[in-house]
Amino acid sequence: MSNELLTPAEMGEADRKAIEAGPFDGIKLMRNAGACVAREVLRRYAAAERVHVLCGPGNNGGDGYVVARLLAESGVPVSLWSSGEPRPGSDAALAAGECPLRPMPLAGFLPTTGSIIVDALYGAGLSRAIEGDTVRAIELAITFGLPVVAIDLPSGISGANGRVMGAAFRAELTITFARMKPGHLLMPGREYCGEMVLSDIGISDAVIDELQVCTFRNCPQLWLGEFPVPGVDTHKYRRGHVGVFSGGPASTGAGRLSALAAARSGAGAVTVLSPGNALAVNAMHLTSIMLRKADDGTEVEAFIGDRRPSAFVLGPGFGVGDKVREFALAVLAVRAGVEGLVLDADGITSFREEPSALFTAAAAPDAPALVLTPHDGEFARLFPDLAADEGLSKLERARQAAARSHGVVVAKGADTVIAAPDGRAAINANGTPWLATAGSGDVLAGLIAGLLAQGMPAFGAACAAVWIHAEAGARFGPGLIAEDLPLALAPVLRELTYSTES
Ligand SMILES: NC(=O)C1=CN([C@@H]2O[C@H](COP(=O)(O)OP(=O)(O)OC[C@H]3O[C@@H](n4cnc5c(N)ncnc54)[C@H](O)[C@@H]3O)[C@@H](O)[C@H]2O)[C@@H](O)CC1
Ligand SMILES: Nc1ncnc2c1ncn2[C@@H]1O[C@H](COP(=O)(O)OP(=O)(O)O)[C@@H](O)[C@H]1O
Ligand SMILES: [K+]
Repeated sequence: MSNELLTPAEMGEADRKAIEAGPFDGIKLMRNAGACVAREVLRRYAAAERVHVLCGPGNNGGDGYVVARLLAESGVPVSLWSSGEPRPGSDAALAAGECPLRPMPLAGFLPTTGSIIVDALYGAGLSRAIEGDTVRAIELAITFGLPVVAIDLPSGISGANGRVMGAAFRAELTITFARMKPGHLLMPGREYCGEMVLSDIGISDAVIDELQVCTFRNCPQLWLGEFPVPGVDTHKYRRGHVGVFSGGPASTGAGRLSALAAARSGAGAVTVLSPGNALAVNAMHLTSIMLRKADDGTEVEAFIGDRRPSAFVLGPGFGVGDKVREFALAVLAVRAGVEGLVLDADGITSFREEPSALFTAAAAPDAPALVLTPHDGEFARLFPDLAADEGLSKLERARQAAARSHGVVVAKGADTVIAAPDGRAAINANGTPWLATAGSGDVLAGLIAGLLAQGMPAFGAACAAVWIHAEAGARFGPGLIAEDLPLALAPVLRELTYSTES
């Protein structure tokens, strides 16, 4: 796999292990890294009148000295600026020694229009907020409107959590090595990185495997092996049956959006479970999706006994209150046949006073899998202490929430994080702001339930649904409303299904 995400500490460990294992020692890895960057600069910025290479005191600066040398050897006018001498004997000092250009102090940095900047000040080793000459250089890049190519990370962005430490370059292009870091995908880091290029510098997959990383970039590679594809001899009852709880007569649309998405995902049957007083309005809007009255726990249990549903969605448009808790706990108490419960929106908010009741039910042996899909506001209602802890990244928050709740947590937003109770986590990055429209989360909840109903394990189902939902939204683009999404899922599902056959 190449979709593992390495923290800066893990990346340092990978560098060390790779150097130990050979064939490349530190300076050779650095030359490889610099060569990748120089190649991209030559290919993309052939018209640049001058390249300003800004080098820091660590190995990120070392990469910069390699780039400066290679560009100069290719005949590109290069100006070299340094914020501090490399430590004597370090790989960066060797790289600086091999570079024929003498660096000027960063304090005197003055770019010219028509030039570009290669940012080799700080990468994985950023340890505190940047200040002084680096901040000035960032301001000058903005004033002159110069394209910035960042090596590994834009200086000022934390590789661990994507935060801006003091200030940061806004790169047009960021070239990183071996594996991406969480800070490349978590906001606002992702925005500061611009286009991302992942380069192979000779660190083998075996070295990465040794680290036993459990954080991933969310992409089909992560879950395609579990993706449900119907066999030729299947029938609708084998393709899973999703129950979606509807809200009252004035708020039935959200549940129907979930139901439609569950059906599009390939579930063989979908039933909307409606309060008696909303049956008529639901009936007016449903065709292939079934409808059944469910006003209390007994009716829910009767539905489970009669129709053997394999997954549920509870929350969209449902209203906050006791009934959510009753229904959620009834579903989580089933011991066979129900694969999972997706708790969204009001379903999450209803447990704000007593989250432990939910978490205990989810922890019981053989309980259906719980998938929670909070946006930031809902997350803070269920996990107020984690939300308030500014020391935690979104990744760490979601991971701790999953461990505490015994459920898969889908912490939504531009950088949706999916975390499992066993510690695995994935960060999603193929979304689009066009998804920020009412009802789009209801579609996501239905899609997760549809995949769960077809037997996909909960973490994979949640990751797959988030990616497919984002992909469908991004392809649709401007004009998207939630009603468009269930149908927009179809081409994405089609491509994924065909790709499992090749
Ligand atoms: N041999 C290797 O280990 C390789 C390292 N690589 C490069 O090495 C980088 C990591 O190198 P390092 O661990 O040396 O880290 P960096 O070069 O990112 O930064 C560390 C240096 O910057 C200083 N520093 C950190 N934050 C600062 C701040 N806010 N203000 C002022 N100074 C600050 C530190 O004291 C240290 O001197 C990667 O990002 C990558 O570019 C690549 O060349 C691949 C091979
Ligand atoms: N800026 C964004 N970029 C990508 N995806 C986004 C963005 N804003 C929202 N989304 C996605 O849109 C969906 C919105 O869900 P939610 O907030 O629950 O809305 P609703 O309750 O109206 O359905 C989530 O899947 C979320 O990740
Ligand atoms: K950098």
